[in-house]
Amino acid sequence: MTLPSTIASRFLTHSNQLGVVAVGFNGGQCKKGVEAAPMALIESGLLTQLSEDLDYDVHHDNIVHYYEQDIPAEDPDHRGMKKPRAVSAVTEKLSSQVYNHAKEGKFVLTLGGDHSIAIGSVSGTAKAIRERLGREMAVIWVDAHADINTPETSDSGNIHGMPMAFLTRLAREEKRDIFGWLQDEHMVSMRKLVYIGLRDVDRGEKKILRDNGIKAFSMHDIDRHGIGRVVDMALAHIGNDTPIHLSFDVDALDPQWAPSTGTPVRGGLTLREGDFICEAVHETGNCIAMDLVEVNPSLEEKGASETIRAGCSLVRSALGDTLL
Ligand SMILES: NC(=[NH2+])NCCC[C@H](N)C(=O)O
Ligand SMILES: [Mn+2]
Ligand SMILES: [Mn+2]
Repeated sequence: MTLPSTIASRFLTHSNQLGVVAVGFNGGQCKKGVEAAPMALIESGLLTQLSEDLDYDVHHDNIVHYYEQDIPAEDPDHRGMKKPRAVSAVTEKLSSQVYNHAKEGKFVLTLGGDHSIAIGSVSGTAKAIRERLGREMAVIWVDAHADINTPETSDSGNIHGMPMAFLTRLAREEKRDIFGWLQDEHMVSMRKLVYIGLRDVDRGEKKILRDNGIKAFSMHDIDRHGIGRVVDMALAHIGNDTPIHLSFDVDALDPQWAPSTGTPVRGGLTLREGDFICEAVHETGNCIAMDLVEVNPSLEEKGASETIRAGCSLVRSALGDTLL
């Protein structure tokens, strides 16, 4: 007997099994400090809250991975990309760590690190979900930025502005040590990608979004329709029965709530709106993974504890914490 899809979807993960990967990587951009975020989040009690308050069985190796031994000494720019071999090596390792958790049916929480690490986390879950469920996964990317520059459209050369291009094959590179390890099984369909919170999208990225018909809800859409309807429309786009990887860049929040981040942009989400997105994605029963990235405790030091608290709140909301 096959279960009705609404019930079956509750079993996309083994409900309370949580794999956590902490990635102290900063090489996708130029500001130091973002590597300290996983430790700061964990020290503020995040994992204890998840196990004690939300009853998760937390599987964590108690290591913040810096992957020092994998980062090559020689790493000249390639196609304008900065530190391409370092980002490639780190995300390749991360991809298999995330895959190993996800293939066992655990929900996978990846704590970054800058947003380039999503090349590892998303590729890992995409592959596991294909193998385990025979399904294509959707990505909900909550961010001020689209992070879909190709090496050629990027002005900065920072790879944290490019992960979605490599994850959709808009950008590809044959060299094995520069993302050549990415296979078809790691890819995400552009039809299954939805953005929420955009407000600082580069010219080349706007063209990419338009030309490929990628679904995106900007802050303008949120002002017009309200966060409730925007999240409904985003979920309707990816469909009822689709596993979801939620990639949350803390800079989606307004700097008022999350000042300590490398590329802050005014006019963002309130913390309550951010939490709402996470709660609503959790309520689908289809969420199989979350990334929390770009918390940088060494920027705007007075705001660091607030940014860390906001990050913890987003994660708790995505993992089923409720107001009542
Ligand atoms: N993950 C982020 N905070 N990305 C910011 C990207 C900024 C800009 N679009 C770039 O390509 O460099
Ligand atoms: Mn961003
Ligand atoms: Mn981002």
